[in-house]
Amino acid sequence: GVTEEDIANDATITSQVVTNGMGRHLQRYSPLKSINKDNVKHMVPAWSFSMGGEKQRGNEAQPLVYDGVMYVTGSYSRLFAIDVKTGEELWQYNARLPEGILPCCDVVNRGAAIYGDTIIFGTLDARLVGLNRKTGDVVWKDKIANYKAGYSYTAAPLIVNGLVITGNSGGEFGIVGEVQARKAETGEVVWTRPVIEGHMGTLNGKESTMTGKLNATWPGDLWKTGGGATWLGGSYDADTDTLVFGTGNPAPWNSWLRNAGEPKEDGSGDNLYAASRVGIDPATGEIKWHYQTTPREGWDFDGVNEVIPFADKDGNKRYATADRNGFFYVLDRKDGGFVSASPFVKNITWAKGIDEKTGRPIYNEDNRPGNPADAADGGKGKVVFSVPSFLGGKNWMPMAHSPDTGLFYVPSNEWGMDIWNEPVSYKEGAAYLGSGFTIKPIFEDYIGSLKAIDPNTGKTVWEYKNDAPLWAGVMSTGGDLVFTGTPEGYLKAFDAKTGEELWKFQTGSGVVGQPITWDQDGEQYVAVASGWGGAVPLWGGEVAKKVSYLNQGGSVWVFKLPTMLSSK
Ligand SMILES: O=C(O)c1cc(C(=O)O)c2c(n1)C(=O)C(=O)c1cc(C(=O)O)[nH]c1-2
Ligand SMILES: [Ca+2]
Repeated sequence: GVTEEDIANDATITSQVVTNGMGRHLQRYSPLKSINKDNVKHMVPAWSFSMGGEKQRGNEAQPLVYDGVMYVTGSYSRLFAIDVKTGEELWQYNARLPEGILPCCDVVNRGAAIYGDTIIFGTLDARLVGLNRKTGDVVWKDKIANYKAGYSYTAAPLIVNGLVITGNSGGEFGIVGEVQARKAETGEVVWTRPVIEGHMGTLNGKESTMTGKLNATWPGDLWKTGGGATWLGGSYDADTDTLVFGTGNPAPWNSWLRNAGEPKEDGSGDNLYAASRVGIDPATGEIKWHYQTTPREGWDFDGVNEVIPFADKDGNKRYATADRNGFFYVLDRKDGGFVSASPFVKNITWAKGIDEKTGRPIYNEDNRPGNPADAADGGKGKVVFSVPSFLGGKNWMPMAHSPDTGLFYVPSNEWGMDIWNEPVSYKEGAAYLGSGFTIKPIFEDYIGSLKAIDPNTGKTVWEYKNDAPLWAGVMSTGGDLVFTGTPEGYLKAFDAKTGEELWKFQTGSGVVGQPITWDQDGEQYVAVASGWGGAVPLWGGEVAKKVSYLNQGGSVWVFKLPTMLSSK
């Protein structure tokens, strides 16, 4: 079975992929180079696997590969075990989902985690299931939270010291963001850590310290339904023994209801720890540090984006994270302290920049959607046009880091939105936004933009523009390659140094999955899930219309070099 060693060294053991992120630092870098910039043009499919038609929408999964088996999740909370040599199905697990689940943004699942002989994944009804990896039989099941109150689950779990660590989804329903740790073998809860000020966690069944000071940054009772879903899962920095989770939008979206509309000297409208990154002690669940990317959040800029440990050009231990709000941040791994930030998308309207001393945004106050209370009829507040759109300069799709080039490869989108606020009150299990919006392109020729960013300068070294919004994960390799997918159906390979497109393959549906690579019997393989969906077709407005011609469908594609070229 999969050991702690396997998990800790996943980034360097090239014969398997046993963690989300190809290593818990989520660098998504493989040192493999048999497939490289000179020969990638010859890469061909080895096999393809269909996930079926009826029960298939967006497929954002990252496959795992272990002991001759590929494990990949499909939409509607299914898990497939596939013979990695032949592409034949070994077993499949189909979670029977109840009526009335409330996922905000398509029926997606981003992948599983393996520990020992147990493979664990989360289902849309906010549950976790552990299966025997060889048979698919259920070993344990547990509930993360109540789906009827708007909780759901879409991320890949993380394994640290035998614990399975998970977040939650439901920020659009006024849930409370939380991180939970369970014994991976049994599912027994060890600790829980809510991430909104005022809430208590638990440690070994007992109440544990309150998260922050009650009511310090929230008015009245709003902290009780404050959002901040930890919906993308987290990374693990082994050097500092820290779990790093991002937290989503504060709820409701309407910032005036959270005391966040106007600047407050005492920070009382910051709404901690929503739209933040938090560093957590994996043994106890205590929050060690936080950095809030968007205090006084008012545009749905969830702060969930992956936080990647890396070393800068002087060897300093840093984190990098590209936020939905359009800024690329470098933080200190000691304490999450602010180091630098620079915009990675063009024409950002809501902030002029990030203050170099405080790390706080320098807001353009007049680009905040207006207070409905000021509207003549008490209805809709002032409409503003904001960039990025609420779907973000970057959404969930993970970037990659290459220690060879030192660059980060960021799947970004250049778009804006009309956004306004409306009155709203909390009702359990109902959408809790108090905002309306229409997403619009800002450039004629593209929305998607894959950018190579130098974390030492914040500068974009190269850019690849794509018509439709990019929604797939990125991977980099020792073969000087960067891989990502497009909604138009292609898996593409680029030169990591120049951005030149070197190879593409049409998978038959939009690619919003996360590529992986591994070495099998001396040959390098590349795999990606295909299947158009996610938030864009649901919430993209004009942009959704623009891409409505795209075909749905779910499959996994596996590629390699033709045998003649790949034999060593
Ligand atoms: O606040 C939340 O709990 C939450 C959850 C999710 C999710 O679980 O997929 C998304 C979002 N928010 C969100 O704001 C968003 O734009 C989004 C896009 C997607 C996707 O998979 O395409 N999920 C989510
Ligand atoms: Ca959200």
